[in-house]
Amino acid sequence: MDATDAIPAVRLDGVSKQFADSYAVHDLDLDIEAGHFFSLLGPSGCGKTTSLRMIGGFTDPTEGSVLLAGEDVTGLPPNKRNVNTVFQSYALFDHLSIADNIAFGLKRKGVDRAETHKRVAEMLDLVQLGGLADRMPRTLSGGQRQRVALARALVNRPAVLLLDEPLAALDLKLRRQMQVELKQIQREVGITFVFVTHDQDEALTMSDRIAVLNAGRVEQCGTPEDIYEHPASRFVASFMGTSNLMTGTYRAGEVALDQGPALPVGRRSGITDGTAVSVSVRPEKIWLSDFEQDMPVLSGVIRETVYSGPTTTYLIEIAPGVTLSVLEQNTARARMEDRWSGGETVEFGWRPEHCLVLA
Ligand SMILES: Nc1ncnc2c1ncn2[C@@H]1O[C@H](COP(=O)(O)OP(=O)(O)OP(=O)(O)O)[C@@H](O)[C@H]1O
Repeated sequence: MDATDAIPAVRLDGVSKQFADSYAVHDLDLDIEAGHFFSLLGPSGCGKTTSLRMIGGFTDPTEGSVLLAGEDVTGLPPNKRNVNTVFQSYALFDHLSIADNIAFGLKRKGVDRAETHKRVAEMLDLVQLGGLADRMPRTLSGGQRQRVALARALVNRPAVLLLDEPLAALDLKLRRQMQVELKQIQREVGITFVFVTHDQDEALTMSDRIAVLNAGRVEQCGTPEDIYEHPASRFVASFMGTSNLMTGTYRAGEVALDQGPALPVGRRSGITDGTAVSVSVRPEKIWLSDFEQDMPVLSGVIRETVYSGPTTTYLIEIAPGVTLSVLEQNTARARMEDRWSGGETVEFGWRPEHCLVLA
């Protein structure tokens, strides 16, 4: 069997969930490959949690089927599915030690003492809590509690682990650290992770594939690079970070903005002259100096300079009321006095192929 006809770990086949008169999830088709770190990404209310709950069996779909490893599990309760869930709230047992929290599921299944002991020790190692087996949950930090919750979910060796915004309660620094660790753990155990988040950076950093949801539907499904570099819709382009999204008319390798100059975008096959388009160029793809030969160069006026440590963001007005956000690494103008300030006229350019043009 080649990869294209391997049985997906999770398949949602025409799945919908209707609450009263509205759909939380609408006609969702999704295949999640075994062993992948897969993220469901989208703004609040787009249906991420509902989708996850339908995979876990906590919510039944109103239409469609849920398949795990090719088997239709629609209607089966959570404990009859080879799936485990980690919630944001950790939900540890406060009266049990860390080791007993992790062992809980194994004991219920009747796994013998020696095997339980061995598997709990393995899990403690995996999540780097080896020395804390006998501690009580209330004595742990947020990050450590989250690791216990993860160990407790993984010790049963589920085929699929569902994670609902598990890092949301952590502060930014710990969150970044846990993102890297969680991805390492996923690789090590090789279990399929389905991860819910509204944080674009988090999804880009951790995932093998991402499904971007909007109002209960999949807008785009692909690798982080696909989603960021080649967004399939205005929604995805603007949801995935700052995108300088503008509208205009395409003609012969340029987009004449509705309000503003003509922007060089390169020849586009498949878009005919006179088509109304959305055009976007990411802030980090815009150059402010060292232009390449033949790079078309425009000019504008700096309206704002925002310093944020490693980078500086400039807001450049290119026509009355039309501004572009431009991101520069602070290697380019290392000294503060070399940076542009408000009111200065600057030149900028980009490689036309870095422009996204959506008909
Ligand atoms: N039990 C319910 N009864 C009625 N409506 C619900 C119920 N659960 C979810 N919804 C609605 O379904 C939609 C999708 O909710 P869901 O929780 O799946 O979104 P989400 O993307 O996970 O959002 P968030 O990031 O805010 O958790 C929302 O409009 C929500 O109000």
